[in-house]
Amino acid sequence: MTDQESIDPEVISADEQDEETGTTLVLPEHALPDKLYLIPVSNRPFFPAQVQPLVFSSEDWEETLQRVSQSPHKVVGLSYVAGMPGDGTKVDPEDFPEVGCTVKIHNVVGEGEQIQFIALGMQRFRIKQWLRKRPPYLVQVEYPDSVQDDSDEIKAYALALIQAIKELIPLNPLYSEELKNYLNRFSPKDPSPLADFAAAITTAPGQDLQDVLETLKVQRRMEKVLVLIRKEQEVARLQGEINAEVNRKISKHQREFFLREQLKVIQKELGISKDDRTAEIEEFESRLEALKVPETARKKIDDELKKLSILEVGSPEYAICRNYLDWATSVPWGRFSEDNLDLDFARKVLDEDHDGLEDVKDRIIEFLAVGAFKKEISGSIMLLVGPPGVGKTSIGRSVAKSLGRKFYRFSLGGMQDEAEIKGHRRTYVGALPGKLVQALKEVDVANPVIMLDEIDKIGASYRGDPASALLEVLDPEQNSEFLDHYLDMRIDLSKVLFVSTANQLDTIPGPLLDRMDTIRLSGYITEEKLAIARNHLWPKLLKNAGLKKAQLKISDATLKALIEGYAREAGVRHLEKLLQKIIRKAVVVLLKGKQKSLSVTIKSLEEYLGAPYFRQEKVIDGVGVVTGLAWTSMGGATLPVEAGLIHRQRAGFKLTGKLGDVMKESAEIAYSYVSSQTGQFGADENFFEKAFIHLHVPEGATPKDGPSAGVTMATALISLARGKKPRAVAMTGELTLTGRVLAVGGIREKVIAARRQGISELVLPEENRRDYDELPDYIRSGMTVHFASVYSDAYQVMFGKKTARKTPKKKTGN
Ligand SMILES: Nc1ncnc2c1ncn2[C@@H]1O[C@H](COP(=O)(O)OP(=O)(O)OP(=O)(O)O)[C@@H](O)[C@H]1O
Repeated sequence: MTDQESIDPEVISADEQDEETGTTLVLPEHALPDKLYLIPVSNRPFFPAQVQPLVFSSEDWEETLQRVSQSPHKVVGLSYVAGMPGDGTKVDPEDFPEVGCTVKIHNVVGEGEQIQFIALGMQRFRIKQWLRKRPPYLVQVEYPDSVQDDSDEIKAYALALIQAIKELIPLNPLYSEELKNYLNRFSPKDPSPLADFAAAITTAPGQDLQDVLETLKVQRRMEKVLVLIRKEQEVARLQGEINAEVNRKISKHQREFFLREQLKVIQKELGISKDDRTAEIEEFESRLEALKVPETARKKIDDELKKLSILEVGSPEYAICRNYLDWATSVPWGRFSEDNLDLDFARKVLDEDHDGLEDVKDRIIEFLAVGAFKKEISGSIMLLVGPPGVGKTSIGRSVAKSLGRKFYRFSLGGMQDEAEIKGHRRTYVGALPGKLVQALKEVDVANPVIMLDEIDKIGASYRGDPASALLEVLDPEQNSEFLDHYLDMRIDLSKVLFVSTANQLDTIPGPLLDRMDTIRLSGYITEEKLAIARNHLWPKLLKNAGLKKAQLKISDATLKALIEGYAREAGVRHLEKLLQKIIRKAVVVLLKGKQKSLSVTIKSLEEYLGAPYFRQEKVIDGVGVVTGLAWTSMGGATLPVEAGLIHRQRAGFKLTGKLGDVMKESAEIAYSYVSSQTGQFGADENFFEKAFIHLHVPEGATPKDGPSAGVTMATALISLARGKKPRAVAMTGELTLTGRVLAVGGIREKVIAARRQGISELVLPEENRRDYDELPDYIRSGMTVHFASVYSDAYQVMFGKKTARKTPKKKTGN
């Protein structure tokens, strides 16, 4: 049977005609049509007594709705098709339920791809026959009546339903007050629309609702709806409980929030101090106003400020966030002190603060001159190397003073953790930024002088290698982007002037050493120490003790005796301590009040300091004893070497004195060389064939390694073989097996050490002649120096009559 065949020609009129099927829909006024256009809906069925706006796709349903809205009755059938595929245009008629709901459509509005209207539920229909099985779907329908007894039972059901709906209203705002009024439309006497309305307001599943729609017996329908309403009440109750719980939690926070806000307002009104958080945020913001923070860092700070404003004040996160902000806003972003690049002033400062050290001062002035020329001190890094107490730190301070820069010093000695330089990541408990950020915070300018002390004692461990972190700090290419792990920000260190100090160069990692300009401070001779003590240490210490110059006097001769007897080390720190000790003891005497002033004399030195550590002695002499010269991180030192004959039964050689490997080797070389050449040096040719020799290097305090004692040891052995005392000359030089004398390091320190010991004649390698010639006059003056290129040159000096080259004695000014 085709659609065409199914049409009843009786009901067709000319003005209401379905174009395709030719069916005309004629209706008496207010009556429902017996032929209906159908639209399938997928969410839930529509009920009579329901009023609701509906939206459909224009493309699919515009034609159907147009036809309906042009008809006089404006009625369309809505059928609930569960699990409808797509937009409903391809639903199989078999899938349409028998029963649906007619709705009258009002206010049809087409907007873009959608068409909407208000649907007013009218009555159930039942499909009798399909007239067209594709959109616009057309069916012939009938309108089944609800079956209803006029019993009290039905009334009771109706009242129960009204009651249930009323109970639902306060449980869920969805069922608003309006519904209550709406309920008044229904009377218990006409319970069918009431049951439909009740079903329509539930959120029951579509199938359950369709079941209600299809139930024509009103009492049965009401039973089913009551069950649905009860379920709805249960859901609403549960929902209410959840809401209450959520509200309880929120309101606690809100309560605190409001109270805090109120407190703020009250405090502001009364001019009382602000709460911590506000005060802190304001403090950070005011710091930021005075800084030029780079954009990326600023963004990070702003994010943290936002976080701080919402975190709970007592929480650990708050403390972490506040600490972070404290550090981040304490970095002196873009704040610089102005450099004073006046070289005359710099020289004046250096001269005022330090005696001697002329070459060091010259180097520093050269360094500053480059900066003055460029109008910017940056790029190179100074490394001051020298024994303890020679004034490395105080030179660094003077550089800062002369430039008008802030000074910060920290020691790298023993540092093993990279985090000390670069900071700990913020995830660590108690994390802190690295030393460099700490330094910048302390000095509050981005261009201080930072002194990296004891760079030669930097360590390494499983916690990372601080030396490699330092490389990043000291590399001018990288240090404008230095990354501190704690702040997680890039910081510009390129304007910082780094000055490092070390006692020795050997232990400084090569790449680090490469980046620095080395300036040597080699230790002081007695005259220099005397000047330093007289002009700097003594006045400073007197002042610290609150004494006047006239109250405690010390003569130059006493100072000299003090230096020679008690303070022979390269630097002046020990000397300073001794002077301090003298002043302390003198203060006790002065306080007793018997004397108004005191003079420290050579004689009273022992009272103040005990017996001298050193007696004035020349070179230790004797057969087989020779004075060598050593150079260590503590400065230069004299190093006696002794050779002794144990017995003459067989040849043998024994070494003692805690010697390093290199020194042991040079002893062996000296032994081999001398024993093979004995005849040449005026000794019995066969002396070493039956001689058990013991070579010893005393002076336990001096670390002994390096090749420079070769010539000294050879001389000791020859002296022993010849049974002749060598001359009182100190010597240094590496010896080869063939008797060549090679250059050694630390000439300056060694010469100074010899002078301190009162030795004025030396043998040095010819290859070191230039080093000696470059020494300042005051170190060379009065010294007699012989240069040896082969051992026999040295031999001539020690045992023969070699003519000496004597540096004319000059007045040193001290
Ligand atoms: N040439 C000098 N003129 C004046 N005072 C000096 C001179 N050299 C050192 N001093 C004084 O000696 C003391 C020790 O010096 P400083 O601390 O600078 O030594 P240092 O070389 O840094 O030692 P360390 O390697 O142990 O750190 C300071 O009081 C310093 O002022």
